[in-house]
Amino acid sequence: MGRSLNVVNLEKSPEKATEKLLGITADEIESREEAADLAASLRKVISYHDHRYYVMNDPVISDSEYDRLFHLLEDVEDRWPDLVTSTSPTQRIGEKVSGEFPEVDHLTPMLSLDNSYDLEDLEDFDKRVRKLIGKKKVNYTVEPKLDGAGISLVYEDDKFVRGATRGDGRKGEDITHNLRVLRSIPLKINISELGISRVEIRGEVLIEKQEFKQLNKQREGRGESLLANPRNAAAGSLRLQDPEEVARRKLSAWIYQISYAEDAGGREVLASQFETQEQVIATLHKLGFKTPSEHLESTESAEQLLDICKDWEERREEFPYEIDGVVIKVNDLKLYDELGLTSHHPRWAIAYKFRARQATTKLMGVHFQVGRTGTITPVAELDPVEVGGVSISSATLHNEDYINNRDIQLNDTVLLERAGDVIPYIVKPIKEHRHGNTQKIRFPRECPSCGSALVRPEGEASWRCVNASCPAQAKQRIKHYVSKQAMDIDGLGAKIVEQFYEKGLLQTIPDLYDLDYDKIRQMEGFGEKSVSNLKKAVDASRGRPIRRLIYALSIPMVGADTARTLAESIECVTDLESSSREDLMKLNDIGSAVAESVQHFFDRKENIGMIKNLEAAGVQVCKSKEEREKKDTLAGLTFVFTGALESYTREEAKELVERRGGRAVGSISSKVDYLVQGTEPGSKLDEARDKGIPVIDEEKFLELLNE
Ligand SMILES: NC(=O)c1ccc[n+]([C@@H]2O[C@H](COP(=O)([O-])OP(=O)(O)OC[C@H]3O[C@@H](n4cnc5c(N)ncnc54)[C@H](O)[C@@H]3O)[C@@H](O)[C@H]2O)c1
Ligand SMILES: [Zn+2]
Repeated sequence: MGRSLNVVNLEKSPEKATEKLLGITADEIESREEAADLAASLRKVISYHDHRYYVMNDPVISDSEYDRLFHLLEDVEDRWPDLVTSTSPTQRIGEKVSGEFPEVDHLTPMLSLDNSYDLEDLEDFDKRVRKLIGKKKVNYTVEPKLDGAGISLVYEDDKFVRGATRGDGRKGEDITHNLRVLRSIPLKINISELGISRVEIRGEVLIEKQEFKQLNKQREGRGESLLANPRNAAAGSLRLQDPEEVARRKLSAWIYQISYAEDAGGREVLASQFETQEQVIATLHKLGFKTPSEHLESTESAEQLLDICKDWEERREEFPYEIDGVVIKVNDLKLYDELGLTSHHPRWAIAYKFRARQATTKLMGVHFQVGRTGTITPVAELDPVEVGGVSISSATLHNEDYINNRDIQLNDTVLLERAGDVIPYIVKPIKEHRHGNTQKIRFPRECPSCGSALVRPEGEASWRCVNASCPAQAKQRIKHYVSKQAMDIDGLGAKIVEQFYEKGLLQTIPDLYDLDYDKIRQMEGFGEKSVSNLKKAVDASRGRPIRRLIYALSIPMVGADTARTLAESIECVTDLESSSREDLMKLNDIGSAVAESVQHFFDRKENIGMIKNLEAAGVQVCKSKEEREKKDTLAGLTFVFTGALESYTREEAKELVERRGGRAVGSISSKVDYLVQGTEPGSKLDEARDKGIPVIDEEKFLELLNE
């Protein structure tokens, strides 16, 4: 391979060694000697990263980079099998028991999964399986790969007696006390009915996305540090020493495997009680566990396997929890023994991993953005890097504490994450990469737009510009007011708002209803058509439901959900002027901070003046008759969406459905009442038609919703 690894001192700088190793491929190796050298280096470096990841909970490379190193070692060991050592990471589980909890032996080894980022490898997997068992066709199940922390549960005589982490695969940590507080883990299951008196069950503890958002919102409100991502938060929470705190973390357990079962006489009965993985999942579901049953599919065709994997990767955001891939398992349990295990993973399963959502890159600079309520947000300027197929050049740094707590500095190499609909953010700096050229980030004390002194209210994480006529804030408020989720004025993008603002056409929100269209007509880029469309869009916004108006007003701490709650409690927006703090706090999910913020907003003359001006311009500030009457319009109905709608993202549409008493699910089953055809019709359309499920378009959906 023409370059020696010896120059890199592994002990001194595992990061440098990592960088170097990441640039190597197995076919560059020319001799056995080189291979031995490379394998030894890889083992050391992988052990180092295992320690950072499993023990310190503080990885310094992204998962896909780790997997590249791991696969390189596998490749080398494949070509030179005599180089394999029993302590090689390919021969064991990298996680170790920490000593903070008592150790317990698993009833059967709890291993990892073979994995690949390459769909073609699935075809090889299928070929391998068929060859090993000498069959033409094999049936496989396809399950979501839940991105949480693995757990093992033991039930004896129907009672939950022990819960453990995976540990090193043989021994785990006894975390029974922490698992007992999870509502999704039944303390009693009726399994003796199946002739089973002792059973070991496997699954994953995670925090669902919605819960995770809520949890961080609460933590932010209490001034606590934010949890970086659901996976780390779940793994960390399981290891807390205080079960009450564990209970507050909103963890849930999802179960996907029975690994061992015996009858009253101590005889192993798993394979005689269950034929297939599908049956296992169905039984677990019936026993009261949360299972991925809603997303379980099965197929014999390798081609279809690939299709499902591709489809799920595209629809990754629809799952209520984070998934980092798809797990493919042989469906017939009788084949498990025949296929067997390596010391690292079973041969009857493989994980297809989705494209990475993390990457490392360089922090080139930081600028400070003024939000619509005056909040100052530091924004990282990055050396552009591709994450999950999108090039990212900026990311949020949240606030000053976020930067200081993580000690993020200019010129740092940083770990970046972009997960679905979340704004890309910096997870942390990789301090091991610092070479004395980094610089502390200086947080401004004056507003970058208007220059007035910033304040940081007690108990808040952010600095604010409190100048009521700060131009940056005014522009942001207008942009928010016209946005889709708010008053939805089409044709007024961020750039145009800026342009109108600079030209003096649009300084405040009520100006929207008094635009000088003659002037606009003469501006570059505007024609008769666009002006008339703009007029129409402005007109249409006058009749929006008041919850959207409340949201559109940019009241600090009032998001779309809170706006809806507020709207439900009043007739006219101006009623909020006289709502007392106590009144407000009686409402769902409204705490003292939000109540105070609402009061503060309605105490200010200029805000009341603005609402009066809007009313005078014909904007509906009181509920219409229809708005008053509509409630659970979708009660009992279940929807599937294919792609986003014109006016809502898929997330928003689902939320709407749930608020109207309906349900939105990710895949088609007999329970589904309507398929809503969005922007990506895809294969679901045919599936729905096959099953006789009505397909409706957006207009019809909105009608049902009674928007
Ligand atoms: N960034 C780093 O430095 C670093 C270091 C070590 C490990 N890692 C990451 O961790 C991975 C290794 O961890 P791992 O051994 O847990 O492997 P893994 O996370 O790739 O997959 C195995 C695990 O998936 C879980 N799982 C989820 N859904 C499942 C389902 N439906 N059926 C069966 N199992 C399911 C199980 O807990 C199983 O043990 C690496 O591939 C890498 O991505 C990263
Ligand atoms: Zn300002």
